[in-house]
Amino acid sequence: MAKTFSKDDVASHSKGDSPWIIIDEDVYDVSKFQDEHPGKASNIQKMWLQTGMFRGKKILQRVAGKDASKQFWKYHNEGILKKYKGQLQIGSLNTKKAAEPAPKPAPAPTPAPTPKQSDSSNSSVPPPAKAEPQDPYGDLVPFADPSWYQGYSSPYFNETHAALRDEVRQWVESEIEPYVHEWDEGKEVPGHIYKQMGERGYLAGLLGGEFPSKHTPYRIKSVAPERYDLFHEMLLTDELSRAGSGGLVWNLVGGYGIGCPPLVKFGKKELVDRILPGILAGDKRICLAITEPDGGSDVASLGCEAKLSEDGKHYIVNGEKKWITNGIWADYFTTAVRTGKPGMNGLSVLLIEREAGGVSTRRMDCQGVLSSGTTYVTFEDVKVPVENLIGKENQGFKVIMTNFNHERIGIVIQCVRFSRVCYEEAMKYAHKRKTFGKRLIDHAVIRMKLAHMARQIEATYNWLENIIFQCQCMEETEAMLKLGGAIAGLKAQSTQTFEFCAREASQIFGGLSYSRGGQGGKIERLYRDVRAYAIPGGSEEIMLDLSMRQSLRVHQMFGMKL
Ligand code: HEM
Repeated sequence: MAKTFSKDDVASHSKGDSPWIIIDEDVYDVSKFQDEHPGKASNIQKMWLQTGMFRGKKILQRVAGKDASKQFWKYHNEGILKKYKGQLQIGSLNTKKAAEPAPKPAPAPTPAPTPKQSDSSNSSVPPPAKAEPQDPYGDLVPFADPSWYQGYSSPYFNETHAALRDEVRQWVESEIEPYVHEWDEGKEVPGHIYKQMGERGYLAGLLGGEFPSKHTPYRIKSVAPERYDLFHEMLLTDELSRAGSGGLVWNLVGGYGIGCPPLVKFGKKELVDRILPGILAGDKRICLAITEPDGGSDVASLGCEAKLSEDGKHYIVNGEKKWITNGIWADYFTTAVRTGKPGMNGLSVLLIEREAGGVSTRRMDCQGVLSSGTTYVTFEDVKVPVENLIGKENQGFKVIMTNFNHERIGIVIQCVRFSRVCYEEAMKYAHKRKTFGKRLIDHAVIRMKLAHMARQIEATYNWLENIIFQCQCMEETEAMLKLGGAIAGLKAQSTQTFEFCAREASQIFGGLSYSRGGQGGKIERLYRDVRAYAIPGGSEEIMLDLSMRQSLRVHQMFGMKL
């Protein structure tokens, strides 16, 4: 049983080497911690410490023996307690009420429609008005989570989605979020986190189709493979993004989420059987290598060359790739190469294995997504077996294009959640920070900012849900054609929403979001990540133009009347 203390017990630790403090009726022994307070200080904090204006130890000693909840919440957010609780909490006050019992399990809801990808009839879909709501979940700050988290009905989500949401959230809140700042600064995420992505079945669940049970023994705890759908996949990325770091998400799913699907969909069986199990287990890493130093969104102009050897057994690859996510850690590179004439009909996709030799990688210094390992890759006379051709020779453009919808939807999911993180952090801060005698939330100008954030978040998210539902109801090629325009438009919508929310949250946080780490740390980091979403995967300009061109082309086939 956890230890309990009276207020007098705590008061007897008001001085000297063993200060105790109370935060929210829990008792913390900060004796050992006081010398290192404020924890691992950021560079700015270190400078501050050197000036002597911030005395972390003295601050703690001033509140030793007392209830310091008010002061604590003024300067920290929840992440700090999550990180240090295990290490510093020694018990609770004897007056603290026992925690509320865990909410009862959700009543069996009406199963949400989960049409198979091949089933385009969806005649069994019940009208949305009849869908049962799930039990409310999370902090219930309006618009800080999707509405189905907050007691509203949805036709898309059932109890398996609710269970997965909780499974991922608990993992992220306990093992990821408290450390994300350190990882971002260190430009790396510890290998055991990626390994857990494999063991928890999350890598397998992020392929954009059926759960690949055949190639992995790992299963997602809260949802059986046969019930797994695209909304589960969406949830995985969404909940990972709550950590508020593009670098983290790209480290864990950036290279894999775009590099692996072409292998699975278009790779030869022997190749897939040989390498997919290691990738899904989190032992081997794969990335997508398309962009080149002078060729981004203009895929048809790529120049990295692959020449067939005289005996016809290998391609010899020479060329360079730039801004390749996860490249420095990758064992496999799903690479766009030129095997034929100029233009889109001379492109192929090869699976290049690092151990073939001739592959060198160097980390690039970028503005944001710091822990994602953005890389410059050079291929020099790399010998690639012809068996590693993904799709058909000179038909790589189709492989690349098929991949784009999945990639862009992933970007959208992240942008919407990052926007929510900006909004949620700003909303919480606005309730505690006072200026001119009022809390920020009591100023109309601040409410206006939050309202503009919320309306854009909800509009974007609801479009996203609809697109995911459409993807579930269509074959992949049909989706590529019919939804390509809408997905391009949605990508631009989501990155602009993200940019807007990062900016407005930063205005609300003021100086705290200008320095790294601390209370405004998530906003500062996300602000730096914005361009990593607005530019790759198709820049906003290209996306908006494509949304019109593609949609018009498709609707012409539908018989559009102008
Ligand atoms: C369990 C107790 C505490 C822990 C684990 C803790 C931890 C930390 C950490 C890690 C930081 C670095 C900044 C950040 O990442 O947010 C920090 C900053 C700070 N802490 Fe604490 N702290 C505790 C209690 C307190 C208390 C009781 C006070 C005030 C009476 C206080 C005042 C501050 C101040 C003023 C800063 C600098 C805030 C800033 O950079 O804007 N801390 N603390």
